[in-house]
Amino acid sequence: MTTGLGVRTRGLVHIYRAEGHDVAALSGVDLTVAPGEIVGLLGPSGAGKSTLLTLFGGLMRPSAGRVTVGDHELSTMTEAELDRFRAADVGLILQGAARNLLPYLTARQNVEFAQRSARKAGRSVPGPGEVLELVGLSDSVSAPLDSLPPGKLQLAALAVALASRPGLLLGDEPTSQLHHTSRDVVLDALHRVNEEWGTTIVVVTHDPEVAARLPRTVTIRDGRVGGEGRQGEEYAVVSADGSLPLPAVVVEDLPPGSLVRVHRVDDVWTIIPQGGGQE
Ligand SMILES: Nc1ncnc2c1ncn2[C@@H]1O[C@H](COP(=O)(O)OP(=O)(O)OP(=O)(O)O)[C@@H](O)[C@H]1O
Repeated sequence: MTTGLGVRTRGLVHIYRAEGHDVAALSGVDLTVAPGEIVGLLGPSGAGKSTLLTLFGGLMRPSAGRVTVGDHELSTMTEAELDRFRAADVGLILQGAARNLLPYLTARQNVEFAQRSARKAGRSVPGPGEVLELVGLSDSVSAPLDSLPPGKLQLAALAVALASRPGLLLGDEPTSQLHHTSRDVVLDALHRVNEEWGTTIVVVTHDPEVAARLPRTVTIRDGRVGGEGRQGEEYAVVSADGSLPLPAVVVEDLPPGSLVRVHRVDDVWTIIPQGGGQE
């Protein structure tokens, strides 16, 4: 069984240097994903989810802060080390199945092609048949890709991302554009990969039904961790600097600059707006 790779970020900042202006996509993300976890990244459009995923995959370097995957501190690795990391340790599913696949090859040939860089990096890879069976695509290994329905194409994209048997699998909305039945088949496959190979999985999703099937969700808001969900329960997360991002619904009642008292009775902490509560 592959040992899943844990992910840890501290003070992660990413600024895109666009012409004429800079965009701060991430402004201090502190996040830990344990080896073998499945985590969903949620949050509004533009919050920084794809940027975070791209940094986890070693496809960009952060502007500041640290990101560690397993024993690899990505921000200080050389280009050659990053190449080997991307070839063997991490699998990435880009949004839209077609972007992950060579259309003139079969599913099996796509997996074989994807294994070439891991082999070059000196890593042993699983048989393509094993990968395709794990994702549930055994019946379509030799079919032309253009004959496959969208759900199976997405499974082929998943198989390609898993071709090197990576310790970390990253998916940018791997179930979007699928109807419910195919979406559930892809989700089942992700859970199977996690159970059988121990792969750590981080997926971006906008779909509340997908989020409900994930044991842990992390909401990214304005380039930071804005909250976490565990088994359907929502939590605010204390930042490394001691600040606590309040859920959006609370901010409607307590706009920026509001004064609150933080009050403790036994193990219950209460936030009391200025002038409210009992003295
Ligand atoms: N290549 C880029 N150049 C400049 N700005 C960028 C670039 N990519 C993303 N951004 C900006 O960075 C911020 C975060 O973008 P990102 O794509 O990470 O958010 P997201 O949460 O994944 O959004 P979505 O859910 O819409 O995919 C946004 O303001 C976006 O416009």
